[in-house]
Amino acid sequence: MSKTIVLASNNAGKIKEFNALLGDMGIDVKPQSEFNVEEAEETGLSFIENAILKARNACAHTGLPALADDSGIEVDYLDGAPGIYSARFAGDHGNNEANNTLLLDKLDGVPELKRSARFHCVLAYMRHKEDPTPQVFHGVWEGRILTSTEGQEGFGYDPVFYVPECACSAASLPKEVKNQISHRAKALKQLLASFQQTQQDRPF
Ligand SMILES: O=P(O)(O)OP(=O)(O)OP(=O)(O)OC[C@H]1O[C@@H](n2cnc3c(O)ncnc32)[C@H](O)[C@@H]1O
Ligand SMILES: [Mg+2]
Repeated sequence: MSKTIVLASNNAGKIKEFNALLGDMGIDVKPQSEFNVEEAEETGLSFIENAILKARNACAHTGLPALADDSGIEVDYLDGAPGIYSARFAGDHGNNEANNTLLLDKLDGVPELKRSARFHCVLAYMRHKEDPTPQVFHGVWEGRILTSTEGQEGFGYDPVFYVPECACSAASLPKEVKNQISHRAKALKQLLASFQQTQQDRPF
């Protein structure tokens, strides 16, 4: 019998990646839109707090275990901005084009060595709304901000994020490659290892 988990996200790009990453794991992951879950208010001051708020909200609305992803990009030249405000950097929530344009503008003329940046992905898994021990996993993907957009794949800040290990932008990578090396892939690998360990520790 496969386990059903609610995915506490409304971001289509993330949902696609989760489906690809969890496809053959025997876990049935359903987006919260299938349960008409209202979006949680992201009032936390850290990725961890926001991920827990989203997971708890989905558990409360569905009575099912939930997995949430709070993620974003940290740019050193901007003292860590946009960070937890990545989705609303340019004002409107989720306006990727405006966010990328603003980021490129803010780094206009900044030399390559000072353009270091990283994606963070924090996952929170909660068994139920009162779960006192949410499981939290954190993946990081290092790179730098390009001087113009490149590539058509992915979502969000992928077109402005240069991946040194592949010598191209994240949006130039085939999705199979991004899903091996991204911040989200790294956090999910930790989660799957932890699920497997729990299964071994508590087989019944
Ligand atoms: O809260 P949910 O419903 O999951 O959806 P969201 O888009 O609001 O998600 P976040 O609050 O976690 O904000 C994350 C922001 O960081 C960006 N981001 C996260 N992961 C990314 C990735 O793999 N590639 C590009 N941008 C990413 C994304 O586009 C958002 O603007
Ligand atoms: Mg959000």
